[in-house]
Amino acid sequence: MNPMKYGYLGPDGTFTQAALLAWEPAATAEQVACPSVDLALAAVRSGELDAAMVPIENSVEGGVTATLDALSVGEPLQVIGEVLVPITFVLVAPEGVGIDQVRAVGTHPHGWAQVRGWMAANLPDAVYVPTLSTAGAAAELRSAATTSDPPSYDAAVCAPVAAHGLAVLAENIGDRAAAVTRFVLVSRPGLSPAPTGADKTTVVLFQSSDHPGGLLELLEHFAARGINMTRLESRPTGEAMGSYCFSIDFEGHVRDDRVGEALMGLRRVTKDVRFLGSYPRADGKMASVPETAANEAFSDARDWLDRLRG
Ligand SMILES: O=C(O)C(=O)C[C@]1(C(=O)O)C=C[C@@H](O)C=C1
Repeated sequence: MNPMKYGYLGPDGTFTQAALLAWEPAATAEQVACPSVDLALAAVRSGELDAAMVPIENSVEGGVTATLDALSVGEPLQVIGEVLVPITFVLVAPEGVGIDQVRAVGTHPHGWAQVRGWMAANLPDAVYVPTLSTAGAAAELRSAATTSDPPSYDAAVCAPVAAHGLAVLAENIGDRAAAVTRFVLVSRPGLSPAPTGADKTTVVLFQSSDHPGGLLELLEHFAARGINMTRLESRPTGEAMGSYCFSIDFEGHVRDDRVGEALMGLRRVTKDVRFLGSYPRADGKMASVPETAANEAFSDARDWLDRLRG
């Protein structure tokens, strides 16, 4: 049997690869480096890959918009798991380049956002050059001596594992020591992993009209069923100025009664609910469910209604 094919934002040494390496079922899979999140997700949609690990949220910089937007439109995809990776950064340069010679620094935009304070304090005049990944920025520096097209920066910000073959000019340069990025494993739609009691569900809500209290009306469906949200972001749909959708993660599984009831309510009052999956939480934290929103409370109420209806 052919091994499963799992994609990740490459090259070797990215934080996304670290996330895939931490995902146990991927140990026996073929792991394929992809040049961007968009291309990784396109390869899942076309069937070239079985699944892809992609960054979705960072504790310092917030949502990874490339991922949120690619999941919100196009052929549906499903999140089947999540991984949390602690983030630490080093500043690297080819041997012989001192920190006082650094004029420009290359890294991924989410990497740069997490070292901005350190850069302002230590290299205030350095120009920032965006790259497709942190490890890609370091790889370009490694090949700089042997290529006719060297990068336009002389140092890179990357994970310590991506520093090989380069000199480390500074360690632990992240502005927040406890920075964490959350990654999700995405596949084509299928069955959700079984409920564990410590699950999350991800949806994208498209409003049917823009009116006062519109967002509040959507959120009431979570509040009324005792559902705790863990992330809420509005993203432009791209259709017109002011047209937004809401990308939401909340505690619970589509098989939990309170979640099913909330999804049915949202389905009635929105233009579209894009269900992006229910999956076990990486931190194993059990959902906080008020007694009145437990499965038993819903089945009691259903039995009562059945009796009333005879
Ligand atoms: O460039 C990488 O190493 C990535 O895996 C991407 C990414 C991101 O998109 O947020 C992942 C984690 C870090 O927070 C910075 C960059």
